[in-house]
Amino acid sequence: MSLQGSLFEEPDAGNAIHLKNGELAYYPRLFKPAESDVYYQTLLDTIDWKQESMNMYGKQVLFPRLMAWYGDVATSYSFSGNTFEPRPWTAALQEIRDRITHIAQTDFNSVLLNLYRSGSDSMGWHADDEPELGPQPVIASVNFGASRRFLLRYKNDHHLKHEILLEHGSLLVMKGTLQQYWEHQVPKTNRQISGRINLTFRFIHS
Ligand SMILES: O=C(O)CCC(=O)C(=O)O
Ligand SMILES: [Fe+2]
Repeated sequence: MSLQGSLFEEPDAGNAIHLKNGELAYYPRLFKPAESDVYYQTLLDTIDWKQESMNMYGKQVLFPRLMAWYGDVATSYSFSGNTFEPRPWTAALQEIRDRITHIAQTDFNSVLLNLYRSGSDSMGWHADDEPELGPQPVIASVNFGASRRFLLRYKNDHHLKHEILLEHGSLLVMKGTLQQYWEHQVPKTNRQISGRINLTFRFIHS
């Protein structure tokens, strides 16, 4: 074994996860812990976080988390009745994008950021299947801060499930027909945990 191999984790080693009609790859420590701590704090301080609301059965309901949308001009993005105009890339977002572009081997022109302030912030069941993402989108999801459970369920058979613990400094790549056949969520937890930032890099077709 080389010295390099014995002392350091192989940075690009991902775990492929093959589900029925869906593909994922998980890279638990793409970013080193110290580097991840810096990114967490930088994003917390420099991103223009907002609590958006959605229309649910005729009522405006606040999303249970803070959000932000960054990317190239002309990559506006609509979901849950909202249209987001992107803010321009920050230096940190460009650095992170460049690291994962190399791994995912595809280009990204925008990123949706979510800040889960505590265990009571969450994201409900959904698929990232908006038409502007195209038929088999590659979505690269980067995680900093507290670990959170990421649950998947098959759309046509909710007994078919999978779970991944998304850890500080990790990357999860979702691809193939995953968004067509599966939904995912980040459930609330009663554990006393600190904040978590998730970034989903996407390619918006305009
Ligand atoms: O926070 C996460 O891990 C999930 C984020 C997500 O599913 C999304 O932004 O569409
Ligand atoms: Fe999603």
